[in-house]
Amino acid sequence: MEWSRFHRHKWDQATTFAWKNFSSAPVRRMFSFVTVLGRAALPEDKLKELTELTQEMKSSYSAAKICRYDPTRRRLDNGDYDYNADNDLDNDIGCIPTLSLEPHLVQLMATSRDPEELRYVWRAWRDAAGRPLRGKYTRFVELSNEAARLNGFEDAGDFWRSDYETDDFEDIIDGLWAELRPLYEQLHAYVRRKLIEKYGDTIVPPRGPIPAHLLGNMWAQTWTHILDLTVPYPGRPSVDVTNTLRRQGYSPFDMFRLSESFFISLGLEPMPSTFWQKSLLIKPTDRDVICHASAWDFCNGIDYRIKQCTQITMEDMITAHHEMGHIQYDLQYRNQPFIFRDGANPAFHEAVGDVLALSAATPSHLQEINLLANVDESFENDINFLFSMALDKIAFLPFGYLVDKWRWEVFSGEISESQYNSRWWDLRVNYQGVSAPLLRDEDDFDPGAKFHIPANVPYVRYFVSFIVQFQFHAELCKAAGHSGPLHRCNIYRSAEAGRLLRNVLSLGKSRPWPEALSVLTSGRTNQLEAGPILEYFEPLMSWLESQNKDEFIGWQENEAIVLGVVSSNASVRPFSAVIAALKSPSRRAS
Ligand SMILES: C[C@H](N[C@H](C(=O)O)[C@@H]1CCCN1C(=O)[C@@H](N)CC(=O)O)C(=O)N1CCC[C@H]1C(=O)O
Ligand SMILES: [Zn+2]
Repeated sequence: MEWSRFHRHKWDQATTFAWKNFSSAPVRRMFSFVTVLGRAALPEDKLKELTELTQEMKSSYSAAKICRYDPTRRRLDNGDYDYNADNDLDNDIGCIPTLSLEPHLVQLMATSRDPEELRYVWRAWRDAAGRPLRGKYTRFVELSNEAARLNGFEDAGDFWRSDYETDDFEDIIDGLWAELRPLYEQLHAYVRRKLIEKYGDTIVPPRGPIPAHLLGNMWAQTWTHILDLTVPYPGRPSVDVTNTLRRQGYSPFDMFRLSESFFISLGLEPMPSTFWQKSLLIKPTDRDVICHASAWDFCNGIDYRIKQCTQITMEDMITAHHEMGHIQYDLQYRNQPFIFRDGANPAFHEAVGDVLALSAATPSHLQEINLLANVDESFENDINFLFSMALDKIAFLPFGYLVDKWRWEVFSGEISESQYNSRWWDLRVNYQGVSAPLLRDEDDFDPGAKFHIPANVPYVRYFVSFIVQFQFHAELCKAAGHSGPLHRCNIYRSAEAGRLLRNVLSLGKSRPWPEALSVLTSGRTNQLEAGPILEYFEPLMSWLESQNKDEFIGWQENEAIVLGVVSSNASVRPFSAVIAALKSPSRRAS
């Protein structure tokens, strides 16, 4: 008997979703994951195109290099750097792009205090890394959305958010950001004041967004490298132990051993021997590699590796902890069924290493491992330490939030190709209070100058991690028997903290993450909460509010100071800040 389409459809329905009626919850959970094929759901030719596009974007980003800053180069009549001189690179002798992001541009953005040089590096990197991706990104979005829809999702953003297994995820993170924004604004106002003292108010607007190139980082995502310009009580032992690491002759290998020793002190797993044999911890000189630090699980219970072009800096020591946290999580759930060998949600995976670093970075721990001398727990030292932690953990929050806010809007079609760059800067000004130091237009593609966009790695996981890691820290500190302020807690050598952490991490993705949170908090909560991070920074918040009492808190978009040459073909969006700047007397003739 020829089955009617109707009967065939009903059979397909019944068999395709039969697993939804299985009695075993874990088996139902397994099927719910294994039936999501991801981009493999695409037809062969489109899957090939998408894979090639991703590879092209990652290689382009990782090979991008720029020329050295040349202060003697032709200047404009008002003395400003003539960016258009870059355009005749080919016949501009001596300009061979030799500087790569790691380590050169990371170092320059962290250490240069010349606004001109910073602005040159900031722009040249975006010309080299972001612009070339613009044309590929739209096709990439189309194919990503097609794959998502074949898996039953609205678009790629909907697919990514499904990792959090809740349908009000955007409301949850909006709520968390609303709770944390006041602290961010206090930090922003204080840092802006300090940058005005350093660079003057013709470069840094007292009531406007902070120009992005002055914050010590290529994306202004963390501000730890301008601690020297902003530290509340100067002249005290610096919690940035970079110089001590170098003086004591630390190698990259030593830094990873130091991180491993912290995990072992909690009773967690040492790195397998293959890790030390097969990881790449130093930038090779014979070939281009993707230097952006990463951790890899080769899914055989033996082979786990980190790739990091490690520099001897405190930042890279913290990153080493971050990457090793991924490996530790991989090791903790390696006995789970394959489909459950993942983080309870992506933010948990990002939080593991950072939780240990919260203890490892404390002055008392740094003193215990001889990286810091004569630490006294005075009020001023406390504030200096909390301030340096805020330059990392609080400064990061709006950036961690806006990268996927932009991407979700691109995937959903709210942002069309003609708005890629202006919407990016709208979000950067509105959420981060950071502005482009010079004119941007729709030939630029500034989001593409951040690794995770060409690498197609979701980003909101870091925003959530920076919050949930303080929930972890608070609970592990309780387990370790810590008393006193949360920011002074160090769980080093606590078997109790290690046991609790192991109980959470060994679950992998076998249970919904609220259940993992419930294990962590002994049933006190199963939700993401801003309480612990606000508790940790409470002493700093009060101090900042007293310091900022005469300060303008927040920023007005039209106060932005944007230098720029309105290039002939620029389809510059009527960015009110830009118009204000173009009218301002200091602007030079284009
Ligand atoms: C330096 C860190 N590199 C990522 C990470 O470790 O998360 C790398 C690249 C993208 C994914 N990834 C992995 O290693 C994954 N394979 C890990 C896993 O999923 O197991 C990174 O990008 N960070 C850290 C703080 C904020 C952010 C940034 O630097 O902007
Ligand atoms: Zn990570």
